[in-house]
Amino acid sequence: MTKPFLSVERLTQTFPDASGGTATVFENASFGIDRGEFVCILGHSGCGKSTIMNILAGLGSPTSGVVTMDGAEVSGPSLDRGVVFQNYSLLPWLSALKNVSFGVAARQRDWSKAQVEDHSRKYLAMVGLEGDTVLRKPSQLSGGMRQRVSIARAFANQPKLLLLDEPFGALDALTRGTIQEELLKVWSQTEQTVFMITHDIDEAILLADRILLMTNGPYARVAESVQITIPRPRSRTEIVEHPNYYAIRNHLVQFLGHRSKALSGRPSGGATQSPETVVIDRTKPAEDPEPSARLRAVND
Ligand SMILES: Nc1ncnc2c1ncn2[C@@H]1O[C@H](COP(=O)(O)OP(=O)(O)OP(=O)(O)O)[C@@H](O)[C@H]1O
Repeated sequence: MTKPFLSVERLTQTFPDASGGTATVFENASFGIDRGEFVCILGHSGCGKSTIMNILAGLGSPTSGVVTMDGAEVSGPSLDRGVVFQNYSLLPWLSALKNVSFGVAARQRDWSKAQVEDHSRKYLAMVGLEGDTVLRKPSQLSGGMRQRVSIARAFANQPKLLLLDEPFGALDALTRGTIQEELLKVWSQTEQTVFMITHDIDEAILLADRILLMTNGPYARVAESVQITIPRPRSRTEIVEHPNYYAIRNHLVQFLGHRSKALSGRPSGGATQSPETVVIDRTKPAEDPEPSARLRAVND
């Protein structure tokens, strides 16, 4: 079987605990992400989402297990993997434009200055930042604008994998909604592979092709991979009208409310922990009886 673009194989993370023993955050976690997919991960606080993201970014090493991207093992930070954090992490002494072009110039060494600037301005414009606004420094921008710059910077670098760690966590609901749609617009124009942590169920349904659901720790598992069977392009106002929307939403709420706890706390016993695929589709007629059963009925 061919490996997916990003392959997480038997990832285990333990940390020393307060009583001198070890705490197992997750054990033998395995999942894959295809090229161009947008995957969100949902789970309660402390289950290990950021730990997984740090490992994917190459900022942390697992206790055991392997991550490969495009066939090569991930073993340290790289420009091939871009990260957007909740707190923007812009360079305060540079303008919005320079914050973007800095990384572009580092990645595209044979481009002229004008090419780098045009490319950077194009990505800033995709998130609604144009004209003189891009010449302002982060301190002269609102929180929403700063996060727009972070998103433009991440996409402009065209990494092979984009990691988003609760990028909208610090924003008010209205700004958050607008930037979610901008993010979708940029993503649809770039076919970027995205892995995103969020605590917001509606945000995950709006953005993702698939949602990975984690059980609570210790011994957390990526228990389910829920396909978002709602066609794109999606918008916040129209998506709620789709017949699958509340069916998927209820499934996620039930998982986070009950099963995330019921399934937690069990050592893997050495088994690979792969998520079960869940497909919820209310647009299809109720399942046909098995063809042989139908034939039998006709022949009787
Ligand atoms: N360096 C560390 N040393 C010891 N324990 C750690 C370390 N980093 C994380 N942990 C523990 O590992 C577990 C998972 O942490 P992690 O930050 O990955 O969770 P999370 O799902 O991202 O939580 P949140 O949603 O609150 O950000 C937690 O119990 C945390 O206390």
